[in-house]
Amino acid sequence: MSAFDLNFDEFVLAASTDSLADEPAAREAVADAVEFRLDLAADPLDQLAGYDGELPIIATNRAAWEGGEATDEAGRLDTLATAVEHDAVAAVDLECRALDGSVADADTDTARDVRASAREAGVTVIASIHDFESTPPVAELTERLRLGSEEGDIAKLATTAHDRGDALDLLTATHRATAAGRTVATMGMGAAGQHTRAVAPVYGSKIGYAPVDPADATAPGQYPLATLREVVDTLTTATANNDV
Ligand SMILES: O=C1C[C@@](O)(C(=O)O)C[C@@H](O)[C@@H]1O
Repeated sequence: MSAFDLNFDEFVLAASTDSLADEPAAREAVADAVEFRLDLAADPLDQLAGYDGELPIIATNRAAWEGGEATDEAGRLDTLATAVEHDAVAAVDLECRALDGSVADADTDTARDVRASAREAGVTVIASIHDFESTPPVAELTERLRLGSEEGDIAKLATTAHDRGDALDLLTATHRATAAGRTVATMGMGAAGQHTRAVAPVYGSKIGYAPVDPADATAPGQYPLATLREVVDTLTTATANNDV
């Protein structure tokens, strides 16, 4: 067992950042992990090589075709392959559509190789799914979480919520997937989805993302790190105490 292990049976609060120099501030705001956005970072592999922080790292190198900044598909996967060798990297984010081959811009064989290397190194694989337009109906959300669970150890689903009905649908899908024994992480993007970031953990969502500095949010509607920590801890403890 490494000092950098993450236990996704419990909720993990990740501080999203493009700079590992943010680690002390993330730790102070009581994050459990740093989500290092390699696609947004300057010299990401040098930063990783020089990392002397205490928090485990979730390595994300988001493809441009999935809303990120990484435009060179082969290069971004190579970088991820190097990242998963690093001791501090406890989890790697791979787009579900890269793994299942459903998008032409992805290099599916290489993405699967990265997944295999990650597993060999004991690194958890997060299969992520983003919808920057909408929140589909519950049945579709549930199906996406099922597919994500087939591709990764954790299925992560971020959708854009336009109203409270969308938020409720996302929470319902989270509840159903968790009840079916899947490990999932869900969050609604945008103003109407914001509260799901606080509430989804009550329904089983295992990862929350928040910026160290609110000015550097990596998605619309993220709460500041310390706020999300406090709200999630309060809500999940209250629910557990009421034994529901
Ligand atoms: O996929 C996700 C979730 C996210 O998009 C969010 O909505 O908080 C933030 C990203 O940094 C992360 O990689």
